[in-house]
Amino acid sequence: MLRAQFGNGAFTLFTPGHVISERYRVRSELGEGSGGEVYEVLDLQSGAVLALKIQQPRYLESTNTYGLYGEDVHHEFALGASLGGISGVVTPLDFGDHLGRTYFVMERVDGFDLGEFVGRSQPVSSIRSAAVLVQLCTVLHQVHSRGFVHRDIKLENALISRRGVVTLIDLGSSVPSGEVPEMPAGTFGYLAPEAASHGVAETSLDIFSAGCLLFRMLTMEFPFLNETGHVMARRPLPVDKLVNVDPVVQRVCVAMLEWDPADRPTAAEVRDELIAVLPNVSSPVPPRLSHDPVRWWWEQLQWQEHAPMS
Ligand SMILES: Nc1ncnc2c1ncn2[C@@H]1O[C@H](COP(=O)(O)OP(=O)(O)OP(=O)(O)O)[C@@H](O)[C@H]1O
Repeated sequence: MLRAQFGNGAFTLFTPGHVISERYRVRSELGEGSGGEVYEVLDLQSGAVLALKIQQPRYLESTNTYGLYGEDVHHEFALGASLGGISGVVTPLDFGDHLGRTYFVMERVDGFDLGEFVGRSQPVSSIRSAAVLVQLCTVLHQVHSRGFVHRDIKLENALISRRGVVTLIDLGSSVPSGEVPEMPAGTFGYLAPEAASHGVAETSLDIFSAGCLLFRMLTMEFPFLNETGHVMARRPLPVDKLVNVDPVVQRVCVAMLEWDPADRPTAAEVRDELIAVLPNVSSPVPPRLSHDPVRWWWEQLQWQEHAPMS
């Protein structure tokens, strides 16, 4: 298999200039995860700059696992296409095979993932965290309303543009809600306790994971992660870490992290509670925010762009 090396030292499939399927010219690597490598590409037909996610080679790969990973990429493309039209979910555009690897092409989101965003802000203020969660839960509400559970909500699976607009990516683990998935999914630190029993996938799984994401933004820590990386047993939420957090944001975060899935709010409820925390964009930014980078962001962010929930 073709292997090449980028300037950052990581081994990746392609270097800039490589042309995929005689159509997509690689410009740079955007990121990689367990499922695939993502490149910024130039579409030689349309001239558009897009993102291309391609199945990653793996150690100890067999014909069987090779086929399965290819199916994952196809599943992500198909699901993304069926969720098309949801603002805040990345739109897949094309699907194909190159050098025996399955890939799909999608819109390229300008910005960086929330992991990087949190790394820069350390930790994120209540208002900025609420602004991110309002958008994420607006998208999640629509994904849930269409009958799907994302199953891998985490900082790295949400991109934020320089204007503060949040986009949800990596639909590869999503399954219809109410079904028992064939494969477990999720990321340690964000997994709901009931995920360990591999039962029916419910939308409340995503709420718990989004609660972990919010807790991480606010505190830089995972709420329940133990030393081995597993959520092993019920234990109290370390609420003392949230003392400096806005009381509404704190209450919502605690509710999202309820151990019993039935006690967690829906995505629409989270969104509606947190939107009250945000300054009214039609009024001037309060002077106390003048040195907060959120002001710069806020002035450019049009909340009106986000359709109200039904
Ligand atoms: N449409 C896009 N536009 C810009 N960057 C993207 C896009 N899609 C993915 N990326 C970048 O590539 C990284 C990896 O993408 P993604 O999470 O889809 O891969 P993955 O292999 O499925 O990851 P995981 O380990 O979560 O399974 C993202 O964190 C993001 O930085």
